[in-house]
Amino acid sequence: MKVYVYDTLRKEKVEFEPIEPGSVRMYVCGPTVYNYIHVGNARPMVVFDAFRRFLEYVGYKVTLVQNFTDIDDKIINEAREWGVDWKTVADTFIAEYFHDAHTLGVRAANFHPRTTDFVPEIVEAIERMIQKGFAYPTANGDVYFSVRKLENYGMLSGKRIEDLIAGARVEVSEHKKDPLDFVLWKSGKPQEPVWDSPWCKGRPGWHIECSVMSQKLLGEMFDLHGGGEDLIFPHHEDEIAQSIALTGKPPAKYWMHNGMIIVRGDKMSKSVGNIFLVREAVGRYGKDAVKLFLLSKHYRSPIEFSEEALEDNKRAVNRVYGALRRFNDKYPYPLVPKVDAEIRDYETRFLEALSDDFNTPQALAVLFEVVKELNRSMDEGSDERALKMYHLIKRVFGPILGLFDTGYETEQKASVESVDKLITSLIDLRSEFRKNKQYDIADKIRNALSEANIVLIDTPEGTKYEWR
Ligand SMILES: Nc1ncnc2c1ncn2[C@@H]1O[C@H](COP(=O)(O)OP(=O)(O)OP(=O)(O)O)[C@@H](O)[C@H]1O
Ligand SMILES: [Zn+2]
Repeated sequence: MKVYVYDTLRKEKVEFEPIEPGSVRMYVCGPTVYNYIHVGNARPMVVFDAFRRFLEYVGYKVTLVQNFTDIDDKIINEAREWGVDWKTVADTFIAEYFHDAHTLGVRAANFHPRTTDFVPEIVEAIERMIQKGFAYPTANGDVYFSVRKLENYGMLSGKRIEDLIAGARVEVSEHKKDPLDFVLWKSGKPQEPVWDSPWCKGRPGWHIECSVMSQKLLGEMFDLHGGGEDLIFPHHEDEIAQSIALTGKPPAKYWMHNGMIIVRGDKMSKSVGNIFLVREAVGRYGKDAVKLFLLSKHYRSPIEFSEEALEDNKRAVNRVYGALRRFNDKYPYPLVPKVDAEIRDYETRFLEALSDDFNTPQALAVLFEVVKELNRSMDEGSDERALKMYHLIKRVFGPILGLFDTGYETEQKASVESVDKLITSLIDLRSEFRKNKQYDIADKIRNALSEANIVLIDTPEGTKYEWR
């Protein structure tokens, strides 16, 4: 199956052909660990986890690296506020990251390198850049990358050097030669954590860590570099600059960037302070609703965050859970169906959507069609077809997107039948109250059901109910 992705570097949809046939090496920029992760941070986690699962499904051996930026001004400031050292802050939020990733059902990467584990390698890379004339130390021991030494700086973001100069403020306090230059090594201030280097005691700048860790773990050129589109400039642009300086080529063959989670016009961000934590979202709406919220729009589009949107996705998830539970109530250990043309056809449509620049909304439309068919088959008593539909949802589509693997069994302990009985007896009670003209109590029952997303419809044949 041919896979196409939109490559941010080439600015077009291209066929995805890994450097080494059959295997994919990918690197995704991870969080700076000074707080719990928010729903914005969850987007690249969920999207690239699903893309990795999809690549594995179509036959690739995938190696995924996702870093932790464990040293940074924000971590140092946080540590100072709490009166602890930087490592306590970093370790705390790395542990909390894994907690959240686990509750979301995002698989761990093959490697989760931390910046501070690679300081000697970073120092060595900076030394090489200085030797090659791409970087220079300043009097106070900082080291900068010389942007103008590169012919194609701006190739990823499409920014031109002239425009950058016009937009750049000359930062007088810094010792760099050119306002465009970015820092590779920062001298430490008193009380800051520092590492030895030939220039001064200090710490790495942000961009160099990803260049070094990706190269050490995946090689000089790997297949796919991912992250949020907020990282295109300057982070990924500078990663490309550093790689060209070190190896003569960009680090990755393809670049994929997810769009932003937006809150009232701003990017959801710790620094803006408009965040909604992953654990809060998962606690209130469940992991599948959060993932569906992130996957039901194309990964490159922005998504406006709202709790109503999570609520809507929770309802969609409940439709799937209801169908799966209904099937499991009848067949607790479902068998493997015979693969036939119908199964193959649904699977092809699903995979074709994902092969076309990972079009998850289109793939999910196929999934929801199959959910409808599962219910229809059960209504019609067609057990064999129901098994096929169940199989597609639970064992093919779900695992490819990282959805519906667990949770629906315990989500609602009662079976569909027992819930139906409960609702029907409440409806009967309400009718009795109405007969006795006790309308206030009757309305209380209606409202209570409505709060549970159950709508009552009074008809000449009696009262019916519907899940909203
Ligand atoms: N609102 C968002 N929508 C989508 N992706 C995001 C959003 N915010 C961050 N990301 C992505 O999350 C990953 C980790 O981000 P990082 O820790 O650098 O923090 P950040 O959330 O951007 O920082 P801050 O919240 O302080 O602005 C990156 O791939 C980044 O692109
Ligand atoms: Zn990075």
